[in-house]
Amino acid sequence: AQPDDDLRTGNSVEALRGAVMAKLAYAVGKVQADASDRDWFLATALAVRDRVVQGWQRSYHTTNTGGTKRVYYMSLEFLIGRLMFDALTNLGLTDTMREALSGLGVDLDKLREVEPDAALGNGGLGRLAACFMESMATLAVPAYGYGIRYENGLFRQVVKDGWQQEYPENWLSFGNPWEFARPEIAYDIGFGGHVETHQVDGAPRYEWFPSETVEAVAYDTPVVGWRGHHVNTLRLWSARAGDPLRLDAFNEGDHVGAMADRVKAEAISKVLYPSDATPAGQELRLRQEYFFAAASLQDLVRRHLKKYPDLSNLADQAAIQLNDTHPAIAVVELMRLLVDLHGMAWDDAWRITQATFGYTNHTLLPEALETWPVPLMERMLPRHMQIIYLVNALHLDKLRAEGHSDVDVMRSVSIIAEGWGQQRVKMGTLAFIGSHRINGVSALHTDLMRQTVFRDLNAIYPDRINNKTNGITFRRWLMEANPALTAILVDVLGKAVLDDPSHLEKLAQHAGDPALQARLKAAKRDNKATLGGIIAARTGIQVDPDAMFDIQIKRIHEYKRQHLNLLETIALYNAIRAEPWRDWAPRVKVFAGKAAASYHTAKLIIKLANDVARVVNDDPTVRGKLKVVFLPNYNVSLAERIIPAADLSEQISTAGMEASGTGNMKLALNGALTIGTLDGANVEIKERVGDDNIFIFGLTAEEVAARHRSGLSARETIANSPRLAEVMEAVSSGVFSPDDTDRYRDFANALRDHDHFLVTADFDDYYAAQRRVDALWRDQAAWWRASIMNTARVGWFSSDRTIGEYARDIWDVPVRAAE
Ligand SMILES: CCc1ccc([C@H](C)CC(=O)N[C@@H]2O[C@H](CO)[C@@H](O)[C@H](O)[C@H]2O)cc1
Repeated sequence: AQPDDDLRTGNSVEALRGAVMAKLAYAVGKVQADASDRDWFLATALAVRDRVVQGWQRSYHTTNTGGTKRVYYMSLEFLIGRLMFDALTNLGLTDTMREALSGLGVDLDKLREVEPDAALGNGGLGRLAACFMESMATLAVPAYGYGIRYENGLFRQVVKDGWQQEYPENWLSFGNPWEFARPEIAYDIGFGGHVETHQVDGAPRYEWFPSETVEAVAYDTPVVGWRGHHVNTLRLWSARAGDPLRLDAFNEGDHVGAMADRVKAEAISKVLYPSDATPAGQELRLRQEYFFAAASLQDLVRRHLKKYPDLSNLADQAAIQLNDTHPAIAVVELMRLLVDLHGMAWDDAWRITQATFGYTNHTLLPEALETWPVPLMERMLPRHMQIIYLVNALHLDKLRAEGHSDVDVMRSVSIIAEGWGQQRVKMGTLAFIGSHRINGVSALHTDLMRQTVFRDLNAIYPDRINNKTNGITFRRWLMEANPALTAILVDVLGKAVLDDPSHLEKLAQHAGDPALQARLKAAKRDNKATLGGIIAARTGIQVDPDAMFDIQIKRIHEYKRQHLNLLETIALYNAIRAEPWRDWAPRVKVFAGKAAASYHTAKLIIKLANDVARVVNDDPTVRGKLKVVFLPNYNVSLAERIIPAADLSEQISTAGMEASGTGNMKLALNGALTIGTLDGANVEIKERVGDDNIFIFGLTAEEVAARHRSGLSARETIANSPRLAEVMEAVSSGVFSPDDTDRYRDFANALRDHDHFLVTADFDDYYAAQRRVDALWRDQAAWWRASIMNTARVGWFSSDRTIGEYARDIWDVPVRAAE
């Protein structure tokens, strides 16, 4: 045991204070008098890191000594956010560090704001990967996360005159105290070139001669689990040119040429693609996908061969999870390594590959399913294209041999798609065929996967698709984001609730307790006042913390229907103006979210939100009754501020289009009531919180599918709804855009003529549901009973539960039981 006053590992106030001082002097190189908040942040982070490293090395030894199977989570996105409070909370050092620093005149909560967000993701998929990493560490699942160390994360959003503008997010500009560079862990990644075939004792052997090589260099970030039991590794790859400076070109004076390779190579890890539903389809994106897949596989094969003589038992020692299709080329790369480099027989290699991979699908949106042109794949990865052709041929042959002949079925289950004038590789089909388990991320989504995108494959392989409903880590999204609520829960339910969220259930019996309701209401009001301060600072808009905070925070996308929320807001605005004397439930509508840089309609929706906000917030007749706010630059840290302050959670996607949602879980856990459609995990949230504690409206997924089959003109719907008609007319005639009255004309007409996301179809039901919300809000005792029932009933949506299911059903690895 380490003495508690040890500078490196001691956890006493004195030890931590000494450690920070030592880091400030010797690691940051600053004297106290000159130290800036950034210096104190760095010193504090480095002191905390020492305590993390201790657990990391302990975990490394336990993992390495046992023959334990490892999980490899491959994701092109990890939306981590900040790590200081995550490390402090998981090590149980937050209060001690706060005291240690206050003794030095430093405010820990002020330092919190200095840390940049590691925004290495777009939205749900990336954040889920981060929650999963923390839960795998908490459950002591020996795991590596593999991804790309983008120099620029998701762009910084600036809203100028109501329009989104994108600015680079260079999160590394002041260094990153949480990562360890691993220059010794570097792999050559090939691109292009040609394949030569040799006959070796009668069997063809294939050798790939890439025309370009890029180096992948590792950077490791420790991932601490709850109570510091176990620490895993997130290994992110950075691209480096094999030869950074072509001296020959340089000496000939072609200075730019001399650096061309370097620029081309480093472009791979320069920036995250900012699209979260439409493939960029660009060559650089495929280079990113192959770069990290190949580096990760070389790394895990090297680790395996350090322990075992060959790769025949790889599937017993490694479970690789594909976070959507973005890493799916890894299936082909493993085949290449096993067959071409390690001389394994094809069938053995294929059996091991399937047994090793699992694939998670996160979207059914046709435009989001990745397909790559065969000519591009052939040029960039010639050997892989050969392997894909052979995998597909053997796959189809096997099916024909089993009696499958229907041409439509064979076409849908083929990895290669014809049409669009060129052949394309369907990455979803490749991932499905190359994996032993395929999962969706909510019960409804998984059912729809079986009925739509993977219908024919599911019919042929009925036991492969399984459901794993998403989850969230309660450390970040409750304990760190909402310490006030957490303290009340511990007080009412005991500390055990921190180790095992199923204890939350016991809260239900206190749902009607006025004293508890009052404590929770006061805590929520404080959180709302804090958010009010942030809103005022960033937008100049003053909001009333006693009003209902109605929150829609997520990426801007037509299927998430922020525009439906805005149309309802306008209808409410009209209604209040028509009858200002009625006792309207005061509301603050908060919107936040980024639009993909090239997604015009989504950017127009952001403008509409700001245009509506300007008109509503300047209108004295609705003052104190309705405010609209668009908060810029939504990210993980802002979410941690907004979610504890929410009363109403908007989950209003077109049914069948939101695979799961995870914001819905975070908001319900923090006591917000959900208004939503029967989509994604909303369905399971309803099942657990109970019909009285949630507001459901709208078409079901089946009804949406029926509407899509029967045509999408909305003119009749609008004609039958005077309220909607008035709103549509106001928007398209420029009531909210006097500076450009035509700004929304096309947008409104598109809704009238082709309402693909059924905004008009769900409008009246949504409006009615919002009035039901008003009615409950007026009865605060009933509101808070429902709020308490939400917190009480969503323990199941912990990502510890989700990871437990992956470990049991897909990865076949043990997990550490909750205390
Ligand atoms: C190739 C472009 C691209 C990039 C990202 C994606 C992601 C799959 C989009 C995404 O983030 N999906 C979200 O994943 C969450 C975690 O499972 C779900 O909760 C959300 O419902 C789903 O939209 C699709 C296409």
